[in-house]
Amino acid sequence: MTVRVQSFGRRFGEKQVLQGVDFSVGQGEIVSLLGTSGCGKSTVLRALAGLDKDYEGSITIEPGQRIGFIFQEPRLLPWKTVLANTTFGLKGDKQANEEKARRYLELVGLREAEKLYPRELSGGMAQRAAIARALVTEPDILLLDEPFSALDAFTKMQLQELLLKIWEEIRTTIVLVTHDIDEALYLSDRVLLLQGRPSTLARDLKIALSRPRSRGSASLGKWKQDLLDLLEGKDTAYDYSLVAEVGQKA
Ligand SMILES: Nc1ncnc2c1ncn2[C@@H]1O[C@H](COP(=O)(O)OP(=O)(O)OP(=O)(O)O)[C@@H](O)[C@H]1O
Repeated sequence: MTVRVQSFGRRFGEKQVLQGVDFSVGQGEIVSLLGTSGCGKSTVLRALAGLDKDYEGSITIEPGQRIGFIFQEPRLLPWKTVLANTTFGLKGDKQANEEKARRYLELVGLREAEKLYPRELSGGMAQRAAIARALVTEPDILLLDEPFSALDAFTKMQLQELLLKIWEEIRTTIVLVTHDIDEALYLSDRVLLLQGRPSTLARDLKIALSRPRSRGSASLGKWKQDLLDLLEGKDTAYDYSLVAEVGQKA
């Protein structure tokens, strides 16, 4: 296991936001943390990134794993070009860094835009640049906090495809925070649903579907209904074995 989270909890003042959360993420897996606003998804991600240490329980990350973080907004430096934003923070030889940055700009479809400044980019392009900036550090684990939620529906789908393309190529481990059920189901190997007050892990759902997936597949629709039922407080005791079987053929 690359990441192991045990008995994880987090309290802010009097408010216990998360409690008793246990999960693991395997090497190269895509795992989504799904839940309604305020359930604590970002809190878990921040702790995984090492940005927050004041949690209960334990987080174990395999030694030597490099972590990359992608936020909801691109957070580019406005006075630097796309290329300079991508190499920003890299140490060592400038030319070698730029060559490396260009490889990742190519991967995210921004090779032609390297001389542009953030104000000259569309929202989707800016987020692509943020993805390149994270990838250039060659992370083993990529943490994404609602990375596509500020984008229009079409751009969002394009970037979801891009994320899968990147994953196919570099097989990095991905933990994605989202409140979008369709996004979680379409992208993930597993969907972890956080729910309750305090939030606990209400589901660890394995999405046994090969890729490329069909966004409209019947299996995804059934899982979506199950997750919606759970979010609405109806536990339907779903027959997962049946869905997995149907899923393989979808
Ligand atoms: N630094 C903080 N101080 C106090 N309360 C906090 C802090 N960080 C988070 N919280 C609270 O913890 C809860 C969970 O926050 P978090 O941002 O993790 O939720 P989320 O599921 O990511 O929500 P969203 O989808 O809206 O981003 C919220 O009630 C929030 O107000």
